[in-house]
Amino acid sequence: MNSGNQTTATLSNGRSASTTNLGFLWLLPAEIQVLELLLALSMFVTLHALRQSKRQGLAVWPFVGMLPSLILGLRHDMYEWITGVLDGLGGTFIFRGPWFTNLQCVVTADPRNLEHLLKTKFSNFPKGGYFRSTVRDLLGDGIFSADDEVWRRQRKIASLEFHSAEFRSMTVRSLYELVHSRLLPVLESAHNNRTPIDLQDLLLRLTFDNVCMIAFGVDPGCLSPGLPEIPFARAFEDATEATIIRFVTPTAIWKALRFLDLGNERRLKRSLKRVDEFAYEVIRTRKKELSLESGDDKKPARSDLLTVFMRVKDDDGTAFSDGFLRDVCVNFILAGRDTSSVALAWFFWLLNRYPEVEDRILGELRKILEERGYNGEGVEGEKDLVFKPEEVKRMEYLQAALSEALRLYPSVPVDHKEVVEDDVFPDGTVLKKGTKVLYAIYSMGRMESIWGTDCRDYKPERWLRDGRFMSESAYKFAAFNGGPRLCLGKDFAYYQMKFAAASILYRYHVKVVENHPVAPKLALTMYMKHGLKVTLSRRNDTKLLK
Ligand code: HEM
Repeated sequence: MNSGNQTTATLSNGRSASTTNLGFLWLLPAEIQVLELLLALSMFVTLHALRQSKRQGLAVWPFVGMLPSLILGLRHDMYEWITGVLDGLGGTFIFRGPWFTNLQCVVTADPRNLEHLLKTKFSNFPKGGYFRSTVRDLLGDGIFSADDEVWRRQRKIASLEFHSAEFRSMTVRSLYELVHSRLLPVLESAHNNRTPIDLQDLLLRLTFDNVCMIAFGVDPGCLSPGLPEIPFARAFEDATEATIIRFVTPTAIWKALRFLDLGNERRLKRSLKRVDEFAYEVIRTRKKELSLESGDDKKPARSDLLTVFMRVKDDDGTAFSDGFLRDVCVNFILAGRDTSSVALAWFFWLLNRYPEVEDRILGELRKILEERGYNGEGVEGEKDLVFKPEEVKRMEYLQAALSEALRLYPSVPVDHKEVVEDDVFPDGTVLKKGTKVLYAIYSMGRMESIWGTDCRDYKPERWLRDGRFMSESAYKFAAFNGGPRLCLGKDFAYYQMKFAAASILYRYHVKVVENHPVAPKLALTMYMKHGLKVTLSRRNDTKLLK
């Protein structure tokens, strides 16, 4: 039966199919005109989009802007996709999202722009209101989300603490405990049982326990025997993931879901409740402990951040509220929890691909240990060899190898700022008030214009001058951010990574399981999507002696 412009045919396989061939013959002249108009319009739109793509790097479609290209990029490796676009456009491009959304931003990988953004015009590029309102439920007024005076005050207090001798000895002590009493026994048991382990998971547990000791002065025990699931760690993980989902959800929608207590917002609310219960319990207990402390107490003074912030008083003698103390701790946990562990996971993966780098690290360890009387089988009188802080400091090649891993796989692959007043980047990009700026740290590590033609090679040597480690400009190597908001935990993170890496490499050769898929996960932190499955073989001591 014909219905208007359709004919029905029977296919040779007996099935019936609708066809539209010559269907336009049934159209009225007015309908043909509309069809012609639509055809012309779509040709115009396509040509316009293609012309724009020549000028702007990506096709710009009506209504949806560059979203189709973004979706295509998301289907493959998002970071490589951004790198390709930036490379083709000299280091900066403007992303135009769908109309009426907040997905418009400037993306840059140009070191001159980073210096302008992070240092020269620092006050014109805060984290901004959009970021703060999105993360507010999790981070409150903590250092990570705060700007201006609220940020400055926390930075000052925490900075004094991070550079104090007490803090250093606390971090050395806590890391020694975690590596020697927890991590190494787990590795030894995996070695004895010949079972593959997820090294990334173990390292994440290590740094979570470590940063909780620094922030709260409490050890949650994620790396305890049996690798238990710790409710606080689980709740923290869930709350972070649910907060990140807000960034890819239109603001009105997540706010509506929050109001209705549905979906992702329900999950966020529940996990936050558990995070808060834990935090407020620690705060209550610590307050009690401190109030019972007498001045002549022989116990060493606590130097965790919670205690330090509890002791601070305003000019009028007012202490910080419990809510603010909770924000301080949660922010430090977020800042220091996964960054070093994912960097270490990429580092161990790179060592598998570049065994000559592992050999050079072992050579460096051997040299350092020989000064302690290392004889090829160990150091006399030291059954469980522990690297001393001054030895860790002298591991210059290891520091270069870790920096090189961070250059190629920065723990924070993309970071962002917001423009307060109209401005212009040194490369000429015009920035309107309220624009969001993303700086693509991952892409910067892969720019020939910054690192030369061998930018994609893993070459720790590029960090050495006469055998000594030389750091790079923070605007070229932005893995730790730069300017006044330079990562506060940078020195500690290097110590932590060097101590853990040296302690493992001295004892084991870490081999990535064959065909284990390795790819970055799309998240605020550069996790390995499938973890890092490895097997361990005990180090043949002669290898260290080579
Ligand atoms: C390899 C390890 C690490 C890397 C690559 C790293 C990287 C970064 C980056 C990129 C930022 C800037 C984030 C932003 O403002 O959006 C940052 C900030 C920060 N980091 Fe780290 N981080 C590491 C380890 C740590 C550790 C272990 C701690 C603490 C124990 C820490 C504490 C902080 C703090 C407090 C800030 C905020 C500074 C401010 O806004 O003034 N980081 N870090």
